[in-house]
Amino acid sequence: MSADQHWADELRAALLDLGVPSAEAGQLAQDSELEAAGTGTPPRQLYGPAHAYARELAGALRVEPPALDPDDAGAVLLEVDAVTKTYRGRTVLDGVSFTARAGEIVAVIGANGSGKSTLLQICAGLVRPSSGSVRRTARIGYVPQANGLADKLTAAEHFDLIGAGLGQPRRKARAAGEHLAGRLSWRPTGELAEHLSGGTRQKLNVVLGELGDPELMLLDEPYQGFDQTSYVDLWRQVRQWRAAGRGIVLVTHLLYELDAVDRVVELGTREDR
Ligand SMILES: Nc1ncnc2c1ncn2[C@@H]1O[C@H](COP(=O)(O)OP(=O)(O)OP(=O)(O)O)[C@@H](O)[C@H]1O
Repeated sequence: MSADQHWADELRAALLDLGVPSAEAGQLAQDSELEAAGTGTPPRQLYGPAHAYARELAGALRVEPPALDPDDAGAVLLEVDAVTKTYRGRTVLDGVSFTARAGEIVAVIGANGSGKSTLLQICAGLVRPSSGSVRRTARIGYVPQANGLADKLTAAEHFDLIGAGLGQPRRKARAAGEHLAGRLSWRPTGELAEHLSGGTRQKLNVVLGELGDPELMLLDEPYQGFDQTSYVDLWRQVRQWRAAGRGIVLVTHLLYELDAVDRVVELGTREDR
């Protein structure tokens, strides 16, 4: 196989990883190879590494999903009703109610210490509310703000572990994990989690949250440590989840993101209250 053909194959594979449909990926790879041949310049020299060029193409191709029709509300995946949480006599959450439906992004905002993480843990069933109730779909993916990883395991071993918990064969869990990582422009290597950068650890957390094909994603400030490109990738991913009918509840500090969400839950309490 010639070097140019090899580059075109790499481009096609990278486009597939990024979620470009097969026929389109094949056509793009072929067109790029022909275009480069037309200029007499090897494609690697003309376009750069196939993986990087694939990201550029995929970004340019991406069609925004249509806005949600308010009359076409999806099924309720999460119903939080009058939830309170008290720690040692101190009220952290005071009667929080909201719903998250299929095809909807809900942002949870509030000052530091207002109880955003606590609320998300309650939504995930990890913390019990002091009063009130939570009803949720069984298929959830929870992405914690930090930690949640085993430092001495590689990304692939995390896929095995979470996959085993979901009843997935090892090969399937690894393939799914690698595919989902590719959507965040990350190619897992054999490094231990403790040696990954903060942003890459967060990507691993997001991938693990998505591994069981959840109906509802709960994300606690999922982009901490992300660079600009990773941040854009994640939001693209969130919009795709919504377009695919998933519900998303996302804790955020970044108010300019609120234009991109369907519902906002603002928590009022402050650390100094
Ligand atoms: N397990 C716990 N025991 C006692 N207090 C707790 C516990 N978990 C959280 N808190 C307290 O509850 C309050 C809310 O914490 P939480 O982490 O939910 O806030 P947050 O809005 O997510 O904060 P940040 O924006 O800083 O991430 C804080 O004052 C915190 O100290």
